[in-house]
Parts: sequence; structure tokens; C-alpha cells
Amino acid sequence: MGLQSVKNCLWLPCVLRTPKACFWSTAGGGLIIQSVSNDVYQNLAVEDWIHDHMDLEKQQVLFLWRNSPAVVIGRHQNPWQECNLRLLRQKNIKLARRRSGGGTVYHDLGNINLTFFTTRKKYERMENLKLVVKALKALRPQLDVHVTDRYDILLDRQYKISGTAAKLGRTSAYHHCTLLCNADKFVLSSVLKSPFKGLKSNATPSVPALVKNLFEEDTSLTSEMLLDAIAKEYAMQHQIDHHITLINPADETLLPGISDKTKELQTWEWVYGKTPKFSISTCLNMVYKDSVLDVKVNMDVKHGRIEVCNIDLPEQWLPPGLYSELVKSLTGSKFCPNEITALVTALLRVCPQDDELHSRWSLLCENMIRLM
Ligand SMILES: Nc1ncnc2c1ncn2[C@@H]1O[C@H](COP(=O)(O)OP(=O)(O)OP(=O)(O)O)[C@@H](O)[C@H]1O
Repeated sequence: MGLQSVKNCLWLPCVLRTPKACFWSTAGGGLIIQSVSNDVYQNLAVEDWIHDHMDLEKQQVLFLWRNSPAVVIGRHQNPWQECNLRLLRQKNIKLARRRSGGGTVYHDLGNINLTFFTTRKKYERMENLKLVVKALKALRPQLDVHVTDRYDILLDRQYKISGTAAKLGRTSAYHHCTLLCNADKFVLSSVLKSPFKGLKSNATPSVPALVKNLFEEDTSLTSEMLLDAIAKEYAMQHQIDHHITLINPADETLLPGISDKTKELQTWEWVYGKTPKFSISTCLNMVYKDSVLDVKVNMDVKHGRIEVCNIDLPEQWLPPGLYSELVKSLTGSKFCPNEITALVTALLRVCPQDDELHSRWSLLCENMIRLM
């Protein structure tokens, strides 16, 4: 079922009687929806869908969603610069690029996301954030929360509990913000640390901040209480019903074309390939036969692919033919461990059957892959 009313069953039958295609235009003035999915790509696709399809002149929308562990980078960011990609792979944490600008944030089920959709003319980030603060204060008047001029919400004057980003289309706009309730702060800080040194790019850098969870301040709070309070405040300000309607982002009858949008957000070309051009100038400290070899590596990476590659190996370390084969095949390939592994393994198969050479080759490849 694509639609369910969470709060008031009286409301449910009239929604269900309405053909799903008409659902979006039936509730006059405004709509509060919540995703039943915790998949970051599906939820970001819902944002795209509403932005592209809804007549926001007729009704504004508040979309509530939560994701299982994910790192979400801004539209113009560099994932290698912003997070620890190896750790994400090890911990099975998803990486997503959103369509809005801004910095990198960590999501898990202890983090709530709110998206405010309006026409471009009515887009007003500060009003939305004030609404969130008002809802929090209505719930717990003693909370010391305020909005900064960077559009963050701070708790106790110094701890960030909410980050903001926005997408402005020609006629429609949305503003989304996070709300840290009970997220894993240890994972948050460890995944948002890039091990990369020597990376140069014009990508938008994040602005790291001290963070705190709202539930650390008040252990009696729950996510449901917060969502409810925010929905109530939104409904009051927009003079609409405060019911939250659950939607399923996999429901093609409710959201025609949504699965294509979801798939696009999952592609390597979107997540990594949209990274602004960057260069790496680093040194691989390879331990070989009890001594450390410093191997300088310079690469230019465009659209996530290696454009220029230079590996400063000691003379005679690899046969010259093999070295040039390596550089040739690296050039143009994706800057990603799977592709590089496949490529060097293929080269290894054709290189001379020499144990010494094989172990040097493997060492170089392991170190190269560790970079990614
Ligand atoms: N879920 C989260 N909610 C609030 N803050 C977070 C969250 N995850 C990480 N942070 C903190 O926010 C920092 C990133 O903030 P930054 O201001 O760069 O991005 P933003 O808040 O998404 O958007 P913008 O750049 O538009 O303000 C992280 O380095 C971390 O300190």
C-alpha cells in the first residue's frame, strides 16, 4: 500500500478513495508526508519527484524521512575529500550525493530529515528553521536552541543539531535540514574524516562543527514526539490538517517514474562522476623487504576518472614496458578500487612469470587501491 494515514483513521478512507494519481492535488493548501523507507536513494528521489512534478503553488509539502546509515555529500563536493570511503565500504554505509549544495552530513535512524517544498517565490529557509525551533520549544521550553546566520540550529549555543541545504529550481524550491536526535556520534565523526593528504580541488568544502544529539539533553524525548511536534507547528502555520501521511517511495502508481530517479541517484556517474575536477599529489610509503620505499604519485581526476597519471617508481623496479602499460591502462579508468583491481589483475596475468616481479606489482597495486 502506498498511502497510509498515521494519525487519524477517519482521514484514511477519503485518501484511499481518491485515485492515487490525484492524491497530490486533493489535500488543499498543504500536505505532510513521511517516507516508510529508510533508503537514502529512494528518499532523495522522492524529493526530486515532488520538486519536478508537484504544483507547489496549489499546495506546499513537508516531507519527513530517516535513513539507515549514510553519508550525504553536497552537489558540488568531492567524496574522497569529505569522508573515509574505505571505512564506508567496511561498515556498509551508503554514500549519496544530493542535488542541493552545501556540506557533508551523516545520517542514521537517529537523525531526522525535514524537507520543506514551496514555490521558488515562497522559499524561506529562516522561517522553516524558526518553525522547527518553535516546535522544539513547544515540546521542551527549557531547550536552548537557536538558528544561526549560517542556517544551522545550535543547542546550548555551541553544538550543531541541524544542518541546512537547498535547491532552487525555476519555479519550485526545497529546503531540507537534518535534526540530530540520537545518531551515532562516534561513527559520524570517524566517517567524516578523510585520510587523503595532498588533494587539491575547487569542490565545496564542508564546515566541520561540534555536534550533539537532542536526546543527550533530554532523554525522555523520542523521534515520534519530535516529528509530531514539527507536523503540528507546520499544520498550524499553514492552516492545514496535521495528519502525517505515510508514502512508499517504491510506489510507481503514486510516484510515476520514481524508480528511474532512484536508480540515477545510485549510479557511480552521479555519486562519484559529478565530482569537480581534482588532483592528487601524494606519496605511497611502501614497505618492501624491510625497507620503506617512498613512491610519489600525481594524478588528475576528471568526472571521477583518471585523466593524467604519474607514478615515480625507482628505476628498474618494474620493467619499463610494464610501467607504461600500467600508466596507459590507468589513464581514463574510474578512480575506484574495483576498476583498478580488475585492471591491474588483468595486467598481472600478462606480465612475466617472475615471483619477485609479481610481489612488487602486488605491493604497488595494494597501495594504489588503498588511496581510493
Ligand atoms: N546529521 C547532521 N546534522 C547536523 N550536523 C551534522 C550532521 N552530520 C554531520 N554534521 C556536522 O555538520 C558538518 C558539515 O556542515 P556543513 O555546514 O558543511 O554542511 P551542511 O550543514 O549540510 O550544509 P551547509 O554547508 O549548506 O550549511 C559536519 O562536518 C559535522 O560536523
